[in-house]
Amino acid sequence: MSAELAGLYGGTFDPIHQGHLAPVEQIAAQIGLEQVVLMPCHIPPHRQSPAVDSTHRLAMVKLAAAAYPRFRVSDWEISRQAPSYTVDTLHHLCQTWPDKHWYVFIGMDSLLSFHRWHRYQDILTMANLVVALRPGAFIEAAEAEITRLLAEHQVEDIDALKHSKAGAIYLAENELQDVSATELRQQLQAGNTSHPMLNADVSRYIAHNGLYQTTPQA
Ligand SMILES: Nc1ncnc2c1ncn2[C@@H]1O[C@H](COP(=O)(O)OP(=O)(O)OP(=O)(O)O)[C@@H](O)[C@H]1O
Ligand SMILES: O=C(O)c1ccc[n+]([C@@H]2O[C@H](COP(=O)([O-])O)[C@@H](O)[C@H]2O)c1
Repeated sequence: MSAELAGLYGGTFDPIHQGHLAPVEQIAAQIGLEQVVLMPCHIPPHRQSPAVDSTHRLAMVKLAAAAYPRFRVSDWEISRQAPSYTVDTLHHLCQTWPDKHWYVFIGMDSLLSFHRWHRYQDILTMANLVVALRPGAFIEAAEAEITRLLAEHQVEDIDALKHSKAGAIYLAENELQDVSATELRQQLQAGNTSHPMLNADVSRYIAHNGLYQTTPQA
């Protein structure tokens, strides 16, 4: 029997939007992943604290994920009082489900700083890395460490990716989604409670709880 293929997709998700979900759903379907675990982080390692607390961000991720049968939501990072290092989360998932092959999803902007992630080399011993295209983030801007990493680990197509249990990096060619949570926070703060890139239930949740009404963080 072939191993189950599963995705891990972490984010601050402050709030979750279509630019998070649409590319990963498209790529996960192409690879044939049975499920993708959405993991809202508690304490983001390399950025300011989120504008909205973990409980609200988790609730919004659950509402948005409900439209996608492939997506599951985990509160594992949120339930820990520690910085949300992906290497720790992945280690936990690999221990809990040793028979699954894991694919970690990130956007192109995250790849450009991946060499600064905590023990990033260890992530590649446990999982493949799948990178979604994102407007405004270009592989040509990669620093030498990322270029070297790609020279060693990049695979050109999904067949090669699926032959690897871990250690492959795949640059996907998903449809572009031009949106960021920063832009949405600014729109929400300006009083625009609905946005085409926000799930309608998430918009209602934001309005009902009066979220993002204070000055947005950059
Ligand atoms: N529009 C998008 N297209 C592709 N990937 C995206 C997009 N938006 C976010 N991502 C990816 O989703 C992951 C989580 O991102 P995050 O929650 O920080 O969203 P964000 O929109 O970048 O937020 P912020 O504007 O607050 O920085 C990251 O790997 C990021 O690269
Ligand atoms: O492990 C790390 O060092 C690390 C550094 C930066 C980001 N991450 C993870 O990448 C995901 C996206 O992060 P962010 O800051 O773009 O929302 C989120 O799950 C973070 O926990 C992880």
